[in-house]
Amino acid sequence: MTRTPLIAGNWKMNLTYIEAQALLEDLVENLKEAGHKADAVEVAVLPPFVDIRTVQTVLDGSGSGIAFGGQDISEHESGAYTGEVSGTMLKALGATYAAVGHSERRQYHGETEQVTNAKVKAALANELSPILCVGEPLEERKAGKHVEYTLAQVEGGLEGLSAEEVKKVVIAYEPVWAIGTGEVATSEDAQEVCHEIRDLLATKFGDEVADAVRVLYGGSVKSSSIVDLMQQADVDGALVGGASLKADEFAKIATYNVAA
Ligand SMILES: O=C(CO)COP(=O)(O)O
Repeated sequence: MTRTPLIAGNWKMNLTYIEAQALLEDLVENLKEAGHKADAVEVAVLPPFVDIRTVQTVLDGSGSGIAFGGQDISEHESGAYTGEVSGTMLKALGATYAAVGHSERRQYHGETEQVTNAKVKAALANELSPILCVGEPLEERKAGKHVEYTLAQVEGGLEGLSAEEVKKVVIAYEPVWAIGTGEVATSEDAQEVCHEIRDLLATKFGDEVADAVRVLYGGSVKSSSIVDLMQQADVDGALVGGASLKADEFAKIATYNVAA
């Protein structure tokens, strides 16, 4: 089984819909110029909710093959949940993905393992692929507990899912100490944990599932670090924050496989 690499840009709380349109038009152009082949490397963007309609309009008929998704999703289907956005709403816009359990959601919005698990299920119920984000804070890494900590988050996030459902999940390993700090984990650090994640998937859900699931690395990814990361056997792509806000840099990252 060969997994199609995924390079996803998490815009976080950046870009008005007007800025989003300009960035995306530039990105489509930059990817074309850089020789991006959508069937070789999948590209996706995760805009703020209010930008998604604009993103859909720009991408529709662009022939770019760029997918998009939410940075979050409500665990609920509909009703009196002020401020929330449902899977049905995302799906209706043509979204493919929903990020779930990003460390910023866990840290600043108190999202527990249970909530994360419910959101994974809400995404799947709406035929969206959850991008389940996991990864340890600095203290856990210093204590040598990074694998244990991260695998517990993977287990918690996938609790109660069938093997068929797990195949649709993307897992993003994002060590908290490497997010927005300029501190990229070494490719070996990324490989170590991504490999352990795949091993866990094999043990719990079987080899076929472990072979199918894409495991991404995230944390200060740049065009200068992507090639090494992608050479690792268990790293199937990247979840890119800051560098996804620059069309030329993000296009370079997404075309890491195209000879210069
Ligand atoms: O959190 C991230 C992506 O979800 C990573 O962000 P940076 O690439 O800015 O470190």
